Amino acid sequence: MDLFRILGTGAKFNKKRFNEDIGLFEPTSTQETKDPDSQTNLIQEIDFFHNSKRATDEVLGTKHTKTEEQIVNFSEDQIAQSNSDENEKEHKSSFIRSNEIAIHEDVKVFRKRHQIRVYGTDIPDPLRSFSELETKYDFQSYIIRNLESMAYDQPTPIQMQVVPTMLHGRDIMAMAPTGSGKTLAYILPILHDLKGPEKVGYRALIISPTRELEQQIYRDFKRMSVGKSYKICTLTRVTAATQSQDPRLRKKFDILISTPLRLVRAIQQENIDLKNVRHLILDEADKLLELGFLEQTDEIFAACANPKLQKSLFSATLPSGVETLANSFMKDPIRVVIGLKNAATDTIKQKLVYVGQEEGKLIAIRQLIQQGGLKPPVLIFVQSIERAKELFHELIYDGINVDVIHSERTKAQRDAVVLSFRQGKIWVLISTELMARGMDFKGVNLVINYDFPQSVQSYIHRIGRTGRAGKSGEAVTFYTKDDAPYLKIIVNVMKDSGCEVPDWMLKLKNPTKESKHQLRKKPIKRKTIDTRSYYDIKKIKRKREIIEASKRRKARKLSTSAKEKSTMTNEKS
Ligand SMILES: Nc1ncnc2c1ncn2[C@@H]1O[C@H](COP(=O)(O)OP(=O)(O)OP(=O)(O)O)[C@@H](O)[C@H]1O
Repeated sequence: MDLFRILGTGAKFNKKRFNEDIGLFEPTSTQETKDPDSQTNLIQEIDFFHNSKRATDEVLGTKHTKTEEQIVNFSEDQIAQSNSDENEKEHKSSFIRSNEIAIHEDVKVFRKRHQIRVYGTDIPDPLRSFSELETKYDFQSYIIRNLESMAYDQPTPIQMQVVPTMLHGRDIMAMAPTGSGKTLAYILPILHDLKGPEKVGYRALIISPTRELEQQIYRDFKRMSVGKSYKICTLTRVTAATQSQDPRLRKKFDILISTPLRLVRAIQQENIDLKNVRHLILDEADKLLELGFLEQTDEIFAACANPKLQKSLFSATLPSGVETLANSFMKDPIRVVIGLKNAATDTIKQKLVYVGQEEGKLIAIRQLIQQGGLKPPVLIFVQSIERAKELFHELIYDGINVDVIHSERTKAQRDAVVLSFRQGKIWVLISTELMARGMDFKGVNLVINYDFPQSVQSYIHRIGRTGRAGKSGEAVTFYTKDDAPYLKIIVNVMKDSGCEVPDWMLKLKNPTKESKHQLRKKPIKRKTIDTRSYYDIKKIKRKREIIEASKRRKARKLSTSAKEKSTMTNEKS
């Protein structure tokens, strides 16, 4: 599959026209239909899945998501009351009809109560409780035991709709807020479908944009598969060498979790066989379908050659361009949206703090410390590795129990930092975008956007490290004069998730598409994070320059004398 070609097609998508329609559609689609004609037209027009007839039926309630067991529970006695065959037939079908309608209404009410919106054809009914996994889907007892041991009483809304959809073998695009249990939503149907270990090679493949998230997903799979000896691995744990040495070894694994780059390398070196993969999951799908990753994702798709491949996309954010792209390589997908699209979780108290100039940020953090507002664990996001290091050096001198994580640290260091933060040994963790997506740290109280995020998606994912699994949390975003033109991006998210926003902020202008694009490509240039005086910094800089110049002089001298020596030797000979 050539995702670049598809992306090119996506670029022609008439967003201007569609955006307006999508805007109209999104907020009203959870409501019951008032004007069937206009809604039919609208649905046909936006037709994400090119099947407007059936999608329309679904929303209008004229077609039912039926399964056999739903429609047969009428009483035979009631039907037998009819004397003639004709009457009986008529009676039976009208009873089935009314029963179907009642069930369908019930499903609609249930979805509405849990803010589940679905789009597509023949959508399976949602799961109402974990006990249905046993009674309706015949799940093996080890999975039920593991759910109990994790103390998961009820499925979350995304799990309610995704689990049955995947169990029915359907491709899926799932959007649900950060911390709402998307990982378990795909782990459950995969484990059930695989039935048990088999020595035929990988049958499920999960792609994650970062190594840290890959390790976390691995851990979640391990937890849910206790009692079954599945071979689950990440490419870090199973080296490419092990894979290539013995073809029999390749066959022993069932589930693979990997980052794109590592996997593509293994595919290119023919160390890995993905022909048996039945389940392909893109976790943080919008990231994996961005330009930086797209080429690799494309190559992975090409390597998963099983005709029965089921594709599933998960994220808290899926911009419409990405949806269009995804839609072109999925087969009759079902789209599930929980709550508002591209919104933040309502359990997070969001705040914007004006700090004037760059220097104001450190002052604000120190004030927070003094006022006892820095309740650990705290995550602080900055826009670059350089700035992560700088802030770390500042905060460590304040005597804070702080550490830093970014891609320049070694794998061992990164693993150690993540573990220490999980265990509460580190109170404040400074990070680049590396920790922004997917990481599930229990009980993060506060997220600080030290540097303004470069996109709305980045904002939603960063702050989503707090307020997870129904817990409350706080997110503070610092902004300077330079960030002000982009403020409305965040104001919109705050408003949509029910946070208080002052009137003047609501009246701000939205940044243009072009300026948002620029910001996404390149962060705002910022002054070094440093509290030393201008004079001190200049002195240090001068000293550094003198040392560098002296080094250069020495190097020059050495090379000249070496040259002279060699000329002399040549002359002698
Ligand atoms: N049914 C459930 N009941 C209670 N807790 C749950 C349930 N399902 C998942 N969780 C917990 O919710 C937390 C968040 O889950 P998860 O990491 O899957 O969120 P997510 O939706 O993938 O978030 P993100 O978008 O940030 O990746 C985890 O700690 C997980 O253990």
